[in-house]
Amino acid sequence: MSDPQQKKPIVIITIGMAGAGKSTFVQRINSFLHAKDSERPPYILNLDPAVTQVPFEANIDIRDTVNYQEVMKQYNLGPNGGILTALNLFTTKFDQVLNLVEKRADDVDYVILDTPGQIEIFTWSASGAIITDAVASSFPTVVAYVVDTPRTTAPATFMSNMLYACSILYKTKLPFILVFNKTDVQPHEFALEWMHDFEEFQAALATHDGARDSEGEPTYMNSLMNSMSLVLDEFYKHLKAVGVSSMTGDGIKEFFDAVDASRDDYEKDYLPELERAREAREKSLREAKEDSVNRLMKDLTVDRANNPAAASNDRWDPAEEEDDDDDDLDVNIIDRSEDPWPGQYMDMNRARRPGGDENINWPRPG
Ligand SMILES: Nc1nc2c(ncn2[C@@H]2O[C@H](COP(=O)(O)OP(=O)(O)OP(=O)(O)O)[C@@H](O)[C@H]2O)c(=O)[nH]1
Repeated sequence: MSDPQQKKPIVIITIGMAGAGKSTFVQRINSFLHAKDSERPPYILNLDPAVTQVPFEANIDIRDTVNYQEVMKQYNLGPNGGILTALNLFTTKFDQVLNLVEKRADDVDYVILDTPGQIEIFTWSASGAIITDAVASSFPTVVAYVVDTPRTTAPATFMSNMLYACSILYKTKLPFILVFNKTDVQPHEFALEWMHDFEEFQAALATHDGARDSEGEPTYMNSLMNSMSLVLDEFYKHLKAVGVSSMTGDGIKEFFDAVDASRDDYEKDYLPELERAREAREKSLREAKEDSVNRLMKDLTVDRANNPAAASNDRWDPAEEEDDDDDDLDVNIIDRSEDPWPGQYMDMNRARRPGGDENINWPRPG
């Protein structure tokens, strides 16, 4: 095991369907870690711009940087578009977030990310992928997929939820922990049985409503789910599953055992893969850049040959550069753990486009 990596905190990205209990879970693991070692509390990032109340004190809160309601108003967006755009804006500053986390790396063992309630906004957006990649290439990272156990007892719902989890696993390619939450209401043993023995799942499926049509034949859906259960059997081998109650704290220790075991998985399986992917990405970016520079130079040569007079106006003027307003948003991410102050929002006026609509000052696509 490599020592420098071992010392790094492990990042837990909490993902789950709306209402699965992500925020309650984050609060529970937060209080567990505080109780375990009050000298080394976790470092918490809230990435949900629309949440009105969080039951924990986040060290970095997206709401301090981006006012989601203003984003909706200024861009004329609905709630989901607003959350997505707010996350996009925040992602442009994610290097600052990483710097802050790096600075605290010696003092914390766990970094926890709470993600937006609308799961797809994080799992299927470019910003979600950028944040996940950025975090995972800097720190050992694990995905905690929170499942609402009482709402997953029907075989069809269970399968849908597992397929979703599967898609996230294959998208992030990170160590993955299925967290069956709310075990105080519904124990999760049925889920473990279905995962370990697909015949058990198929038996449950066969006795479920709608398993057979009016002629007593298995329905199309039933046959499909039967086949899918075989596919998922392979997927289950790649993940850990724990049952927890974020209400009572049951199972939280087992969750951390799974997190600690995931550190080894990350180093053995995921880190080399991530590095390979990063190298490939950098190579293709380099090639694309070289290609566009070459094409630009070719265009310029043709342009100047056609219009030599215009070329003399096309010179860099350092004076102009000084007068130019900096387009870059000068926004600082706030680390509340160091110096709490009352929130700061992105000053979008700095990004006003020349000649743009005076009432709409924010950067817009195109
Ligand atoms: N009984 C029980 N209820 C829970 C548990 N965890 C969460 N809840 C409840 O489930 C509901 C949703 O919890 P949240 O933590 O807000 O869920 P969330 O996934 O963050 O929801 P979004 O904000 O929509 O993302 C709340 O009413 C919680 O009190 C649990 O372990 N047991």
